[in-house]
Amino acid sequence: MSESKQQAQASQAADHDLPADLIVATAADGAQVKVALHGGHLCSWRTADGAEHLFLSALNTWRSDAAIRGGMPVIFPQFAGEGALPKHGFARVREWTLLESSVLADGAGMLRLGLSDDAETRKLFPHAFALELRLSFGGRTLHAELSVTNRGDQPFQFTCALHTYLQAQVAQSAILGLQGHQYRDALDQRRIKVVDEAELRISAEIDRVYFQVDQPLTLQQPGHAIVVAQGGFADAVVWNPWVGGSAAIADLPADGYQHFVCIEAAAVARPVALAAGDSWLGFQQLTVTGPV
Ligand SMILES: O=P(O)(O)OC[C@H]1O[C@H](O)[C@H](O)[C@@H](O)[C@@H]1O
Repeated sequence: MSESKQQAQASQAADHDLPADLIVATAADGAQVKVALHGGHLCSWRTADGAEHLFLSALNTWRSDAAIRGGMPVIFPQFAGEGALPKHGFARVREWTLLESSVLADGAGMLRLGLSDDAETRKLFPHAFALELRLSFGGRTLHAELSVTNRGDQPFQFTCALHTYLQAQVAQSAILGLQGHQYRDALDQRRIKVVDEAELRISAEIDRVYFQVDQPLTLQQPGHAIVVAQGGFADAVVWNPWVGGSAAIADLPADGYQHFVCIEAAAVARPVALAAGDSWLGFQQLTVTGPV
């Protein structure tokens, strides 16, 4: 184990560890998000009662060439190693622009962030595109919407995800709602399997793409649950690196795997094809239920 891993006092980044330049937006009821322009990355989501629901690693380097570990990485235009681009594409390491920060008529907070192609992105992905991430939040709900517009004159294809790290006591958590779904198991030669259990409990490394997830999933935890709904994105990815993966990932504390599960809204199995001038939109919505 590296020295920095041994020295990490806690898996979860404390507020005072966060960079000073994060954008903080607050809803009328006190619900709050913190966002980095690096990656257009949601780093923190607190419901109106002050409870944090996203995991953010205490070992983030916050370097401009590194993706932020935790929160909600935006994956575009390639999920994982599904093509020739760097793993998970480039949106998570580019500098996004803040387009709008406001409080809506119903008191919800709202942020819009954008990313467009430039000379660097065109070297990897030779297309004109505009991404917009729209976050709205209030009470116990966060709605994250990703739109992709083809601004060129040729069609292009992409895979993408909102790679959400949900804070969880993994040993005492279960994911409900996957029964009957087919999935592709990245840890077993990408074999296609079918879920037959009503509850998924995580007790080992897991890396699966579940296909055609059109009903909400529920991450059940002691005392509360998070309902994860999605639209536009056809697939949902469940990932937890467990002991071996946490040890191998430099910016994740050794016990990191005990504190989060990624439930990702993703378009992976079938790349999205966008004609010139067209737009695609997908969302993930998180709602906390039960006492926190
Ligand atoms: O370590 P990263 O590049 O952020 O990727 C983290 C993980 O993302 C997704 O969940 C993939 O399905 C995993 O295969 C991958 O390991």
